[in-house]
Amino acid sequence: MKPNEKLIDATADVLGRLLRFEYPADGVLSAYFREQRALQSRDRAFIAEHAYLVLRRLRWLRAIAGEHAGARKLLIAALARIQGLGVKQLAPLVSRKEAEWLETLAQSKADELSLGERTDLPDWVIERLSAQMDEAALLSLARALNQQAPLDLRINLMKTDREAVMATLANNGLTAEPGRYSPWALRLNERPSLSKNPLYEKGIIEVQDEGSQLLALLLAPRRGEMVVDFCAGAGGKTLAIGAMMRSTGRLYAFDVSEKRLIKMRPRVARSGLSNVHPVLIDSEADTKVKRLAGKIDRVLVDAPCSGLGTLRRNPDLKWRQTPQAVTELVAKQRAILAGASRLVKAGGRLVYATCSLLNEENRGVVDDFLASHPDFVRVPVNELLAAARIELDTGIDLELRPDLHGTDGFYAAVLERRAADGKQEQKNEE
Ligand SMILES: C[S@@+](CC[C@H](N)C(=O)[O-])C[C@H]1O[C@@H](n2cnc3c(N)ncnc32)[C@H](O)[C@@H]1O
Repeated sequence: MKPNEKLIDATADVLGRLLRFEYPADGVLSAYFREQRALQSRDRAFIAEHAYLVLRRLRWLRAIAGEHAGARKLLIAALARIQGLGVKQLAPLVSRKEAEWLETLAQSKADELSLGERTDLPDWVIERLSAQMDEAALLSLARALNQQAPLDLRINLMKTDREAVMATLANNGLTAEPGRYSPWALRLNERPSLSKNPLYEKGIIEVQDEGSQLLALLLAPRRGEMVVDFCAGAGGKTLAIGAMMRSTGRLYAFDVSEKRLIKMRPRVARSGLSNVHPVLIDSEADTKVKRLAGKIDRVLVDAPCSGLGTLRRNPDLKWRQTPQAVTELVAKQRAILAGASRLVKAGGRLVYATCSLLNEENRGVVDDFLASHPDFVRVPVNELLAAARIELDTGIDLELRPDLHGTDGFYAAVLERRAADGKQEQKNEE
């Protein structure tokens, strides 16, 4: 879609609000669109796409446009230098002064830019990622994090199968490919709004990144079991777990946020699941948690985290997160994992997961937990995936990256509580 003056003004306006970084970008955009009801859906798509483009490439844009360039200048620079709009195309949309300024934009050369400017990441993130990977891997990861995420669906196998959904989508003019790893995943080749689509309204499809689906697969819940989704939020993973249990057994969905648990309700209703029991807890030490100690077959801890693996969807996070916040998150993650582990019965499974890329939130938390909980052992994720015939090997833990796997960045470790006789449970995956 070609920009016009009105769209540039509107995008610059909302970008000005986003660049204050006071609230999450998706909330700011939704509030803006609620205010501006006259905007057509194509206009909204343009505004969202271009505001996010500037958020993704902010550090590089500031390097070429000047540290103090405001929202409008950053947007015009993005249109010219990232989208490749020529001076002729932009001239009717910008003032003469702005057109002259565009001509003077620094012709930056890659080797003159810092790693932070090339990757569009803050220094503190680069410092941490550089300790985990070489520069080529970091550049490849950063490039992928700066792309728009694809639209992945999870098919509710309680209601239908993947081929039937592909056929229905095709009848609606939408093409999709089966996911690379998850047996329930479809990746759409377009990004339509699905909220009014009958497949969505009937709970046949849910929007869920393929990486997120794999976390439910690693938990591998079975029919009739007692399962806890400890940080269930609005139920993204709960729904996948409940379907794997074929709506049998008991699936407790714990969270400290009532707002998120309330959002889960219509999703559960659409899905047709009758085994989900949302439970509001005040913390991981809540008495409702204590009452279930040692009784649960499988526990998923999808811990609150920095979210740096989801920068494709939430590019503002990289500018809003801080090293101090990560330190606080790590303390919380440790406490939640230790609290949740008490639920697991002998021989039961505990999966710790995040959508962070930082070792300190991932294997750091798990290694510390194992060091102080000798009754738990790590189960190699690559062996579990091979047994489930999923062609994916990231080693002993799951470590997904957008550049390598096409998913958001996810981490998961699978732990098992030693059986009462001290042996590890016989692995008998479905
Ligand atoms: C990564 S999100 C979960 C996303 C969710 N599992 C999904 O798939 O949509 C982390 C969740 O942990 C919750 N949380 C934070 N502290 C918690 C605690 N102490 N006990 C349980 N949940 C907690 C947050 O409210 C948030 O919903």
